Amino acid sequence: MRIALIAHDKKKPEIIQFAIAYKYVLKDHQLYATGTTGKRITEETNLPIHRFQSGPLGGDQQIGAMIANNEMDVVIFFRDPLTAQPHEPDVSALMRLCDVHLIPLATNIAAAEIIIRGLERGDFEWRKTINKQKESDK
Ligand SMILES: O=C(CO)COP(=O)(O)O
Repeated sequence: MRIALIAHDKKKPEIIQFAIAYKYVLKDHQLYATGTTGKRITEETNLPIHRFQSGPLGGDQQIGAMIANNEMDVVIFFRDPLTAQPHEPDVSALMRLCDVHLIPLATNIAAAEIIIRGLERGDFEWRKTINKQKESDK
């Protein structure tokens, strides 16, 4: 599965803890992240991560483009609901695209744990069927 990892600044310690705790699951997947989140997670875990721009510079939109192209299977996005973000429209657009394309989206650690355990059990195999279907429709 292709997984996007994103966290706003105040949530970065949480996503790092999450990545350390679930490294044993994440290592078997293709990982993508916005700039600073990806850098911090790689530094702490050594997981290989494809890094996009930092969020405020367009990283959320780059991940959104992957979703629109059916190139992303899961989004884990630890949002900070208590701090205004200069790129709030990009954040909303990314979450909207997850809903448009039925991409599982966790916006906090409680939901992310459910998703990651589902990944571990193979609950997301339905994504592979959809991906195959979409490829053959092209
Ligand atoms: O702002 C972000 C998501 O909206 C995250 O960007 P960084 O990972 O570059 O901090």
